[in-house]
Amino acid sequence: MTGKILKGIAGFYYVIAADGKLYECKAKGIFRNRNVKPLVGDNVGISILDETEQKGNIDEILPRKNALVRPSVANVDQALVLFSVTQPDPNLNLLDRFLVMMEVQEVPVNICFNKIDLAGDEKRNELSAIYEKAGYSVFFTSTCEEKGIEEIKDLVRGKTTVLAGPSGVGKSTLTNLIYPKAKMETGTISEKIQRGKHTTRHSELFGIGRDTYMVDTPGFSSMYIEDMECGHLKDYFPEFEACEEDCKFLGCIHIGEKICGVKTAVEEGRISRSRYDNYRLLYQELKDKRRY
Ligand SMILES: Nc1nc2c(ncn2[C@@H]2O[C@H](COP(=O)(O)OP(=O)(O)OP(=O)(O)O)[C@@H](O)[C@H]2O)c(=O)[nH]1
Ligand SMILES: [Zn+2]
Repeated sequence: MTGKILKGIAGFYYVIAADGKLYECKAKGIFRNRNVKPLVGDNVGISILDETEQKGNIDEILPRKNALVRPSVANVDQALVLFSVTQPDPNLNLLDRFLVMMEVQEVPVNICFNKIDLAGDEKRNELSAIYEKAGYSVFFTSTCEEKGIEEIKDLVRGKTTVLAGPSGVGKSTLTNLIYPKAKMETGTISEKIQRGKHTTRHSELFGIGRDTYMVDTPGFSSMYIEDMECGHLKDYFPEFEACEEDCKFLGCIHIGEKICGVKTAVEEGRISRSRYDNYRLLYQELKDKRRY
């Protein structure tokens, strides 16, 4: 039978199988035969060892579309990063960091600002201008007034979406609103896992509809960018590319250079100042890291 790994913990993998049941599986054989470790999100072939106890073994990992490192999940279609317009105020540096991480891993990202009921049009326009200029899709929702929810439903339907965002922005409220069933399924898995008594948070996939999955990202607030050459950072700010032809120097990093298309675009408002400032901060951070 085939299935999908929803969660992995302490050597056990929880696989939702084609029969709709959740099997607690080991992965005997796979490690030794091939040097591949099963990941949450993997589509797998399993054999049932005990039908009533719902225990099985993972025999095979089916070919992957991709495998993310952070969070550690396979077969991801897109990410949805959720912030609130206020309470708490969005930390745009954290958001830009996340966008870089997803650009590096080649995962398309959508941005959603929640709690739009708490802010006026001005805030909304400011945020959408920053990120639409950068080429990202920006959504606005209010879970308490149930605004913008249909758009998010359409966005995630039939896909595996990494949901990320800091604490308190409304991730659980939104997920429960999109698919009230998600909560229930979470309960089932948690009960099974209780026995293992592991407190470390791992990535977990939630089935929230037909072929539709959400991944919760643990540890979002402590996110640091990949160990990359600072000179490569510019490649992960997609809006820079179109302006680079106006840079005088090939390989311009858009910081100290006098004639720079990116800096001109920032002056003229074609690239948002907030994005550019965060680029400089992250650049400096990567540069400092190399000195150790
Ligand atoms: N005004 C307003 N409050 C909201 C909205 N969505 C969520 N909240 C409130 O914000 C608080 C946090 O919501 P959660 O859904 O628990 O946030 P979360 O992102 O899951 O937080 P963590 O579980 O800490 O990661 C709750 O008190 C919600 O009632 C909204 O659209 N508008
Ligand atoms: Zn430049």
